[in-house]
Amino acid sequence: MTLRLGTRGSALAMAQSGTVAQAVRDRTGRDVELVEIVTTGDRSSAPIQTLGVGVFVSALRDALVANEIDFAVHSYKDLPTAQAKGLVIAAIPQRHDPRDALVARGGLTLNELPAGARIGTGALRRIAQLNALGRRFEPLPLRGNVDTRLRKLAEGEFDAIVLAHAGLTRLGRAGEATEVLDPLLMLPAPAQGALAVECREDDAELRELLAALDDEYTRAAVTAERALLAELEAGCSAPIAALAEVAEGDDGPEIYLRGAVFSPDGGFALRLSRTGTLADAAEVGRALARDLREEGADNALGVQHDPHP
Ligand SMILES: NCc1[nH]cc(CCC(=O)O)c1CC(=O)O
Repeated sequence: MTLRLGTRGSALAMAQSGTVAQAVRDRTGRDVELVEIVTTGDRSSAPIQTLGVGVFVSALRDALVANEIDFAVHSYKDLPTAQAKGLVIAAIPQRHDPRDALVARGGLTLNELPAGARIGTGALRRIAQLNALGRRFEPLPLRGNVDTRLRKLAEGEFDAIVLAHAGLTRLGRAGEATEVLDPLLMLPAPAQGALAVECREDDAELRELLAALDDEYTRAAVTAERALLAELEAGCSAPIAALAEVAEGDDGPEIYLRGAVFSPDGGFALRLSRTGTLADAAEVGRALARDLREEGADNALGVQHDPHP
């Protein structure tokens, strides 16, 4: 039977789903058809922070639960930290580049942009890190599909924009990046650049097919990054960044996790790291979140402390 792959209709989502569909065809010989699903996030152009969590995801999950599609591909970083009931992330394919990219008019790099440069980005995490550079850049709100963002840059609304390098690459527009940003300057969002392939928990046959697409190192890295996010996320949409990398250590592969929290104005920036084994990925993430909290992350995250506990 033909497998139904639910996808958003944006060019980025179609590219991501197309790649996964082809990988499933190649590995299993099964037919895969794309079924377009419109999400709340696609319908609205309001700032993401005002729309709530899961705006790009809920409609796809509803279609999975209702058996209208068999599996779905999400940008992992768009997923709420809570796993949906009755569904499972059956595969996390290999992630190629988690970093952010700068696209600037005139081919400029971050270092070459003048003070006051207007930099388009809607993400608090990126705004805070731009501010933390102390270069008096002017971050301005920017939303929309990757193509829309690039068009607004070309039209002169901004001097530069910041967006995920993976998104540019998947649209065949990586050549337009004028700099791929070093994570020391711009630590990416947890799970940025990774895909989540989701299906029904009780669909054992499909789970087994999809498991062939899973990449062990990417899964460990994403697990650590997302565990950090979940542990810190005390009901806030605060600027949290995390990046885990896997390197060969003396006793096998090791995970190196960096995490950071910022106040929106960039005045408070806290960056810490931890290492551990792949099997401990989730605990590495939680432990780093606790470290961040001990060093004052709550100051940035706006957590209310009860003065009379
Ligand atoms: N929030 C929107 C979104 N979700 C996933 C990506 C890019 C691809 C990815 O990170 O996997 C983007 C655009 C961006 O951040 O520039």
